Amino acid sequence: MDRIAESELILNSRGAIYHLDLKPGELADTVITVGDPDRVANVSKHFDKLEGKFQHREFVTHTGYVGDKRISVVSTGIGTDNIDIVLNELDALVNIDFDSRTIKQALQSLKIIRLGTAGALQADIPVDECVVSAFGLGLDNLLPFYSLENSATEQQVLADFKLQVPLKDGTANPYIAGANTGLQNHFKNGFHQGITVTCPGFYGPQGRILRGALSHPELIDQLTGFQSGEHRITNFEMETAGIYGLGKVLGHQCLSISAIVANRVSKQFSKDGAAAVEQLIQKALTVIEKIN
Ligand SMILES: O=P(O)(O)O[C@H]1O[C@H](CO)[C@@H](O)[C@H]1O
Ligand SMILES: O=c1cc[nH]c(=O)[nH]1
Repeated sequence: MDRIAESELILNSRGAIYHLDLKPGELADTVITVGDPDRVANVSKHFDKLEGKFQHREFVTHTGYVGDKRISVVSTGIGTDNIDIVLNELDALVNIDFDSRTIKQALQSLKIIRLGTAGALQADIPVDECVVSAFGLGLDNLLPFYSLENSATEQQVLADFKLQVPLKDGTANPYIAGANTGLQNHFKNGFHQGITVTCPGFYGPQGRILRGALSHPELIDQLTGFQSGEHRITNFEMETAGIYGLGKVLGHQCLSISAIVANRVSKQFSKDGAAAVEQLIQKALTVIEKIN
């Protein structure tokens, strides 16, 4: 078995992984990811028992129990560059032996559920409601660095996207990955479902104009009008495709759920985004507690 060098698997002085500052026993098999470090406590305040709190940079982790279900909630910060760090380090925590620095014989598949915020791209998805991402379609550049295989459906949606949303050369190399359908099936009631586009920015890459002129001003209209069979684009944000793609590469079960705080068609923003996120947290924890 090949030993992974100190420069690749980086452990700190307490034997914890470099960015997350977690040791293997400190992570649960069910992981909730949130973008905002302050949102970690908003999730763990619902825990019946808190086992441990950890923090390094923007990566805050609380591990504890809801009923009998052991859960870790981890903040990722914003963007898929951070998702590269978080997904690889979560995977290392369960699938690499830190003492021998070798990959374990029996690999573990984590359940990773993102509870985030997003902007809706359809008029019939109002602010304060929730969207489950059936697919993550990435306009960021993370997954082209990995070997990701696509199903026939994923290939079709991606091919349709490239035809219907032609991006300028050098803008993006779009990729796609689907949700874990086992997890998705638990979140059908009361949740919109659709394709989530993951962008490498909040302003220009999401068609927002403040002062900087955009190279692709028709982006929002093209995303809203996109159709591939029964699939349409419901929303965009900044992490989902990275989580789905890297989750697939590493063999984890991933789902992304977003509270809609902006609607880019009706041009509304939630009057109380914190309340919408709190509702999502409560709804999701009730379901997650019962997932085997
Ligand atoms: O609220 P979170 O989970 O951070 O998610 C969304 O909000 C951030 C942008 O404001 C991006 O991270 C985007 O994906
Ligand atoms: O419009 C939005 C709202 C939340 N998060 C995003 O990335 N975009």
